[in-house]
Amino acid sequence: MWRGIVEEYREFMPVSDDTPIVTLFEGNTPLYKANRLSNAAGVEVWLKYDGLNPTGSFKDRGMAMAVTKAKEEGAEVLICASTGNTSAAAAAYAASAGMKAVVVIPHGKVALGKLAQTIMYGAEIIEIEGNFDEALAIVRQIAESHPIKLVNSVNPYRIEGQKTGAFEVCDALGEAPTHLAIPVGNAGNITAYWKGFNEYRKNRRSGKLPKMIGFEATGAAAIVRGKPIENPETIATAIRIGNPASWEPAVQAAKDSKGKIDHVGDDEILEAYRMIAAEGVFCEPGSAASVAGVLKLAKAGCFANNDRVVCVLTGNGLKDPETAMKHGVSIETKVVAAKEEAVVKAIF
Ligand SMILES: Cc1ncc(COP(=O)(O)O)c(/C=C/C(=O)C(=O)O)c1O
Repeated sequence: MWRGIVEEYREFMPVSDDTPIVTLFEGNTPLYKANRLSNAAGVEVWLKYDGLNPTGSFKDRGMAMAVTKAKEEGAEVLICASTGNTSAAAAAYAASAGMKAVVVIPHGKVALGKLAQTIMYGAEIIEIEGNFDEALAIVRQIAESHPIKLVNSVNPYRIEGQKTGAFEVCDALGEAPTHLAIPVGNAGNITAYWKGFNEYRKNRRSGKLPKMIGFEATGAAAIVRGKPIENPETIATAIRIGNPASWEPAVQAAKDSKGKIDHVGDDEILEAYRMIAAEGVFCEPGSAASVAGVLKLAKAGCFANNDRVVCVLTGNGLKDPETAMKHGVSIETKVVAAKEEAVVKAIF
C-alpha cells in the first residue's frame, strides 16, 4: 500500500525516525501517454496528473512535508497566502494534524471548488481586497512576528515535498524525460522538480536531466517580461501571480537545464484545457498552461522526433467548475421532457 511521499522517498527527505509524519497518502499519481496530443504536437506527450492527490493538486506533496516538519517543531498554527490550492492543502493537512490553518486569499478570485474545500476543512479564511502577491507579503510579515508557521513555497520543506513529482516521473518512465513542461505561478514547483531530477540522477536513480520548460500566463508573465506585474490577469486564476517568490531559482533551473520560461495566452490555455479533456483527463485551467506551452513550442519546431515530453497537470478540473461550464467542451446541454421519445429525438 502506498504510504505517502515522505515514507516512500524517506532517503531523500529531511526526516529522522522520530519525525511525526503527517500524510493523506499523497503522491503516486498517474502518468498517462496522451496519444492525440502527441499527434497534435508531433512528439511523445505524457501527462503527470497531479490532480489525483488527496485535495486535488500537487500542493499536497509540499504540504505533507511542510506540515510534518511544523508538527515536529511544535507549531500549532499554520498560515499561507493562496490563489486557492495552497489554502485547500494547508487546511486539509492542518486538520489531519490537529492544527489550525489561517489562509489569506484574494477576495472573489478563488475558484469555487478550492473555496469549498478550504471551508470544509475548517480553515480561518481571510479574503483581502487585493491579489495573491499582496497576500503573500502580508503573511510573510505576520509569520515573522507571531508564533505561526508559514507554509507557502518560500518554506523550503514545501520544495522538499514537491520534488517527489520528479522522482515519480523517473520511476514511471524508467528514465527522466527529455523535457518537463510545467505551469509557473509562484515558481516553487518548477524549482522543486529540477531539484528532484538532480537528486535522482546524483543517486543514480536516473541517467539524465530533462530540459525544464515553464509557462506563465501571458497576463501574469513577470519572469518572461523581466519585471513584476502589478495587476496580473488571467482566466487561469491558480497562476494569477505577478511577482513569483521563487523567481531566481526558477530562472536558474531553466538556464541550468537548457530549458526556458515562456508564456501562453488564455485562449491557448483554454484550447489545451479542452484537448486534455479529450484525452479523458480533467485538469484545471492553470494546469493546461503546460500543454499549451508544449503545443506552442511544437509549432515553432522546438522538439526533435524522439523527444519525450512530460506535462505536469497540477490541479483537478473539479476545482473550477465555473470555467468548465463556460469554456468546456459540451457546453450546449439540451433540456427535454422526461419522455423517451424526447430524449431519442435530442440524441438522434
Ligand atoms: C493548479 C496550479 N498549477 C500551477 C500552480 C503554480 O505553481 P507554482 O509555480 O509552484 O506556484 C499553482 C499555484 C497555486 C498557488 O500558488 C496557490 O495555490 O497559492 C496551482 O494551484
